[in-house]
Amino acid sequence: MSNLARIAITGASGRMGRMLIETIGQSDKAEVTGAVERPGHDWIGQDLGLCLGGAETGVTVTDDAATAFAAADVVIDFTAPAATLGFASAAAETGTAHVIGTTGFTDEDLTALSAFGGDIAIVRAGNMSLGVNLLTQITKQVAAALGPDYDIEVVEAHHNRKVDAPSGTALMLGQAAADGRGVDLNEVSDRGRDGITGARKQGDIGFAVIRGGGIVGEHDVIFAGPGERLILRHIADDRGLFARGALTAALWTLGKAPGEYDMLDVLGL
Ligand SMILES: NC(=O)C1=CN([C@@H]2O[C@H](COP(=O)(O)OP(=O)(O)OC[C@H]3O[C@@H](n4cnc5c(N)ncnc54)[C@H](O)[C@@H]3O)[C@@H](O)[C@H]2O)C=CC1
Ligand SMILES: O=C(O)C1=N[C@H](C(=O)O)C[C@H](O)C1
Repeated sequence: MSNLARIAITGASGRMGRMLIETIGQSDKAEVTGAVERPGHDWIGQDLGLCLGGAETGVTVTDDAATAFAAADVVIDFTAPAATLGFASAAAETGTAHVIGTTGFTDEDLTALSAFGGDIAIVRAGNMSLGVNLLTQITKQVAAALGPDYDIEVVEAHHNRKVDAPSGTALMLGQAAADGRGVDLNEVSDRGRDGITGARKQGDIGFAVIRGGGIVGEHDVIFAGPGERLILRHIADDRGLFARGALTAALWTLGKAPGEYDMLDVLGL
C-alpha cells in the first residue's frame, strides 16, 4: 500500500486543474486518485491521463464527486463558487479535507462554506502563493503605520478568461489594508468609478481591474500620500506557483482537526 496522500482534483480540465495534476505528478508525497468535472463534460468516463494526452493513469474522470472524494484524503478545488459549495457539502459527507482556491464568493456563500468547517478541515485562500500571503502581512503593517492622508488603491491585472472581479487576491489585500487601519472593508471599499464620481473620499480603499491576454496575475497596493507614493507589488510568473501552494496546503491538512484555515495557517505566517 502506498504512503502517498490521495488527492481528488475538481475542475480537472481547467487551467488550474491541469496545473495541479502536473504538479502532483512530480511530487513524491501525493498522487491524484480522483478527477471530477462538471456533468456533461467531454472527459467524463475517460481515463484522466489519456484526456491530458499522456499515458493511461487508471483514474477515470467522473461527475460523481462523493465517490471520488470518499477514496481521497483531500480534495483540491479550483472551480467556481456554486460548484465549490456543492463540493464542500460532499467533502463534509465523506470526511475529506477541502482545499479551496476558487474565488468570486459572495458573503452569503462564505457563510454557507463556514458551516462545513465544523465537519472537516477547510483551507481557503484567494491566492495560494507564499509571496502574496506575505504581502498581506506587509500591507496590514504599512496601512497601520500610515495615516488617513495616504490613499490606498489596489490595482490588479489578469488574463482575459477570468470571470470574477476584483480578484480574490485584490480582496485579500484590501482586507489586510482595512485590518491595518482598523476599519470595515465593506464600508470603505470603492469598487467602480465611471463618469462624474466626485472627489475621492478620504479613507476609501479603491479597487481597479485590468483584463487582457495571458496575464497570470499582478497586484499593486498603492499608498498615495502627500508628496510620495509607496507601491507594494506582486507578480505571478507561472500558475505552477498556485498549484505548489495548494499541494502544500493539501499535505498540511492531513490529520488536522476540522476547522476553517487559510494560507497564513499553512505557511505559519
Ligand atoms: N487561490 C488561488 O491561488 C488561485 C485561484 N484561482 C481561481 O480558481 C478558479 C478556477 O480558475 P481556472 O482554473 O483559471 O478556471 P477554468 O475556467 O480554467 O477552470 C474551471 C474548471 O472548473 C470546472 N467546473 C466548473 N463547474 C464545475 C462543476 N460543477 N463540477 C466540476 N467541475 C466544474 C470547469 O469545467 C473547468 O474545468 C477561479 O475562481 C480562479 O479565480 C486561480 C488561480 C489561483
Ligand atoms: O483567476 C486567476 O487566474 C487567478 N485568480 C486568483 C485571484 O482571483 O486572485 C489568484 C491569481 O491571481 C490567479
